Amino acid sequence: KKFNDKKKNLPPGPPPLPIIGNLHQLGHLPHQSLWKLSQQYGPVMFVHLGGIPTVIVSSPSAAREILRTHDLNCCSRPRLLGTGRLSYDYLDIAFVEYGDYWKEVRKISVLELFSAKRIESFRYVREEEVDSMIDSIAKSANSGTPINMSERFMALTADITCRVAFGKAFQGTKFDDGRLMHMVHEGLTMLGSFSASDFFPRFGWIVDRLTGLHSRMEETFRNLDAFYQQVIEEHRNANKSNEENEDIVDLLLKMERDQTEIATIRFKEDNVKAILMDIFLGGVDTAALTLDWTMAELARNPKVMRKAQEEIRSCVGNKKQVVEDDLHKLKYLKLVLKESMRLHPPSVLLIPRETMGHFKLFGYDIEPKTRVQVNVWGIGRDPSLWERPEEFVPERFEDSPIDYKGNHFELLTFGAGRRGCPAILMGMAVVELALANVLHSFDWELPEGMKEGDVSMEEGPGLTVFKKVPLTLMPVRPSHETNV
Ligand code: HEM
Repeated sequence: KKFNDKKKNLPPGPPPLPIIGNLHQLGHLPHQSLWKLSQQYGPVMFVHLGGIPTVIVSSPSAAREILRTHDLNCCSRPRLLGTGRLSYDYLDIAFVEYGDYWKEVRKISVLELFSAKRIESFRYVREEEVDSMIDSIAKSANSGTPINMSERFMALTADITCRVAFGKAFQGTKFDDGRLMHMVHEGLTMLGSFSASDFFPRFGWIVDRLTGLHSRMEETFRNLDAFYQQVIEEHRNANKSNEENEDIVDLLLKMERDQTEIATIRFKEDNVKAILMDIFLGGVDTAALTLDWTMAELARNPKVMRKAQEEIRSCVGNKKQVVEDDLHKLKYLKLVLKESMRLHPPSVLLIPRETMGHFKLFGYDIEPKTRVQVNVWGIGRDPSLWERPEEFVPERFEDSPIDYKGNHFELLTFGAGRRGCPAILMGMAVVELALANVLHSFDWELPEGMKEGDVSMEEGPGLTVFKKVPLTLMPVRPSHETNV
């Protein structure tokens, strides 16, 4: 068989079973199982996921080889059942393979959609939405009702993303809160689910039909498609002339109207929808999960929470809200977020990559069309890199140059290299502002009868890793406040 070719020096890995390879060893949280296996087989490990040869990388130096030295060889994406459907047959940015189309849409996205200028132009949206979240939390504080933080953060990032991308909040449309949230969640579960067709290219589709995965995926797709269709039609009918309030749909529709060609592909409605899908699935969940995990860690570590609050309150003083201009002063808050993203990167294995040519990695042969996954979660918890890795200690980043922008392979929350996240600024703008305000306006207590150690940190499965047990906390107006 090709993969057992004796002349090739393949990386070590657990022995595969016939047909399924190592799939039985993945468990329901593959990043955790793979991390355990890599303790035994090393930071460059070869596994067979069904019929797919896959290299799992789990050290900073190996990640640097993949994402920097050999980035050009490793920056394609595999074609998968979920990604194909949700990207309108690869018309998006995140899931399309490497090539001229990806290069062009990526360039446009960096220059137009996620540019510093555009992010700045949506500052008022972030400030308004965070304000309105704080107002609604204040109502719960007054009535003494605990809050489901996981839901609250999802609603916030969904609202902001909708206004930025679609020009309005989705409340009041026929896609109300709950339904939309369910759609995003389903979309990501589908992307994260290991479908048989992806591992058994010839016959797997039969299994997916039998298990119902195929029809679930179709339903998710149809729901999201109907949503984008409605948004697009509303924009066409609105006939806006003023460029000031231009949202992302306006911009994409302009490309369609101008009959823009991207690498010989005429930009059409499906291209618009595919990019909206990326923004939606890429932006809503990741930022919400980062907030959710951070608050959970703070609830378990009240000293850290207090230190962050003291910093914010002393910098911002008696102002009612923290605004974006205040954020650069909040040094400790930034350390808290780094520490949170070390332990809880939402995208635990990055988005799978696929190699395009042969190359050597630490002396091992890596063949073309090999899938590559970087275990960012494992790297963040490696005891040889981090002292007491399971503990939440933001101070470890004090005086450390390590950040998450793709130059430090110990902290790869946003990936790195050509395929790294193009929207780091956009994601962090929301996360920092929301966290600062939530900590500024309220003290946070655990629900009656719960202790710090009772906060569940259990993970749920998917392309992005969410808290299995939603976080519930009690907001309390800080005692120095009189304007309740
Ligand atoms: C805290 C927030 C976020 C985190 C942690 C995050 C993380 C990631 C990660 C890990 C990747 C894959 C990188 C790789 O394969 O090397 C990625 C790619 C991507 N992200 Fe983000 N992201 C965030 C926010 C956003 C937002 C707000 C958007 C859009 C509005 C976005 C759009 C994308 C796109 C389009 C890609 C695909 C890039 C490509 O394949 O060329 N992300 N992100």
